[in-house]
Amino acid sequence: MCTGIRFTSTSGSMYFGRNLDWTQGYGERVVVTPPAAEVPAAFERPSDLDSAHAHTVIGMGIVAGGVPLYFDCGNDAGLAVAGLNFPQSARYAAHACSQPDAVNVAAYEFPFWIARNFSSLDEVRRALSKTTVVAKPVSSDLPVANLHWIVADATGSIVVECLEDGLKVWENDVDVLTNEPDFGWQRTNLRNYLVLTDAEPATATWDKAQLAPFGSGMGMQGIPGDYSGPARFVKAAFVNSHYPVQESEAANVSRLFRTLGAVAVPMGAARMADGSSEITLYTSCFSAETLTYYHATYDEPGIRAYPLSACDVSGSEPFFAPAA
Ligand SMILES: C[C@H](CCC(=O)NCCS(=O)(=O)O)[C@H]1CC[C@H]2[C@@H]3[C@H](O)C[C@@H]4C[C@H](O)CC[C@]4(C)[C@H]3C[C@H](O)[C@]12C
Repeated sequence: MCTGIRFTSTSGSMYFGRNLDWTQGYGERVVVTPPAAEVPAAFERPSDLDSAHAHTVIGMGIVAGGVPLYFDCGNDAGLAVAGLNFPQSARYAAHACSQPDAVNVAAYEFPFWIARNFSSLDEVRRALSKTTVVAKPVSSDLPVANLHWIVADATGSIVVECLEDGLKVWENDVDVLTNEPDFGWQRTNLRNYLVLTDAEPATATWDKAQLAPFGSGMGMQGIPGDYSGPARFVKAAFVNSHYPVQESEAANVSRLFRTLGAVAVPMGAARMADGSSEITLYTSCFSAETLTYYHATYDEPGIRAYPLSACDVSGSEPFFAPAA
């Protein structure tokens, strides 16, 4: 399980974050990739930006053979992206597309490709119309991960899914992504919950009986509380869309962590077929206002800040960011 969300502050700055729910980590850390970094691409892409125009990228990931493998990341233009498990439905192309204007991207490099090359969601939408996501592994040790992605900026978010009938870009008006099934199903399913309300219900009259509410929060009765993809989608969409818009950086970071906390997975509740427990290994938040990546883990829930402004990005290799 994983959940990603996005929202904006009173001044319109974007905050973007995700829970990474899994049984074990991969040694991930906060990785910064400077614009001049020479990162080997999976395919020749004449349209990739040169270092004079590339963005600085910060996010959670590992580095394999000089390639930053981001689980989620943001860039210095305020664009962010996260990959979430989509194991039953993801269908990447088996081979690169050979048409002259095709842009081939390996699944493992998708978040980095987005964050390095684009400044806005509009640019991403345009580029995706000729993009093929290819099932090419980064190495023999790391198999292809079947994912879908949420991409966001100050104007909104989209979901990118590689389905049986090709690459699909969904406009995401609830700014949430979880796991299976596909985004279209999840968005339609929200209509099952349209009677939910954040208001305290009025006392009901049933013939001679007066039924008073036990207290606030009862308007959410019926919202699913399990940890499946559909349940987390509904809960995260409700909380994200009802949370009052906040002004300060601190209040927006709290909003991000509190909202994702509402769908965080504790140990023992969600076991895999092999008996291992899926837990929320980390929660991250990218602030496009201050270009800071925030991060908290299951065992160390205190939030650490990694401001891009504290990093020397003049180098030519990805590096691990120092905490503030
Ligand atoms: C397991 C992670 C997704 C977590 C998630 O969505 N859980 C939901 C579980 S469930 O469906 O609801 O059961 C994904 C997100 C990003 C993935 C990683 C990134 O894609 C980067 C590389 C890519 C390589 O191909 C594989 C290793 C890897 C390091 C990936 C391992 C793993 O698949 C990650 C960490």
